[in-house]
Amino acid sequence: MAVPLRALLCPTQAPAHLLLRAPARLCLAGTQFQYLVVEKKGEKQNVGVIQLNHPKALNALCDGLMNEMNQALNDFEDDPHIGAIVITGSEKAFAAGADIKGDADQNFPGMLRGQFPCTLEQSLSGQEASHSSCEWIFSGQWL
Ligand SMILES: C[C@@H](CO)C(=O)SCCNC(=O)CCNC(=O)[C@H](O)C(C)(C)COP(=O)(O)OP(=O)(O)OC[C@H]1O[C@@H](n2cnc3c(N)ncnc32)[C@H](O)[C@@H]1OP(=O)(O)O
Repeated sequence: MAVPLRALLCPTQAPAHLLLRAPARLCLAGTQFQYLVVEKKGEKQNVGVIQLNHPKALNALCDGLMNEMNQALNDFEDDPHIGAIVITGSEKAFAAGADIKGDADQNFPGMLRGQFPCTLEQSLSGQEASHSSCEWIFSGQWL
């Protein structure tokens, strides 16, 4: 099922659980993230779990988080052992949407017009037509 990422980023359109497909590549180990907790889980360590970790702002999608998300997704996609990627939030929130405090070069109307800073979207858009071997699972609830 191909779902535009913009739909995932819009609280009014995004369902709680969505699947996207992406091709597999190689995983870089030992990356430290400020806004994410990234782990491999499962009996076969073949599930990549990305937990949003920006608690002070209810996991708002600031530039730093989005850049790290892009990196983590690319790392998992590059890992031939990863068969699924789960993106999840925290107990209180999946994400409070765009960072309306932190993104100095963004404003709310601009975001709504589709200018959301999204390297992740660029990453996904080139992959929708690719052969897929990896499931993307978004888990959580928008506020
Ligand atoms: C790109 C487009 C797609 O369509 C968008 O994403 S638009 C959506 C943008 N998001 C929002 O407008 C949500 C704004 N946040 C809220 O309305 C509320 O915070 C809430 C989600 C309803 C939760 O309310 P609650 O009372 O439970 O929590 P607080 O309001 O006290 O928030 C705690 C803490 O987080 C900061 N924060 C919340 N949301 C954001 C955000 N989107 N960006 C940056 N920071 C956010 C909030 O300011 C508080 O921080 P503090 O003042 O304590 O330093």
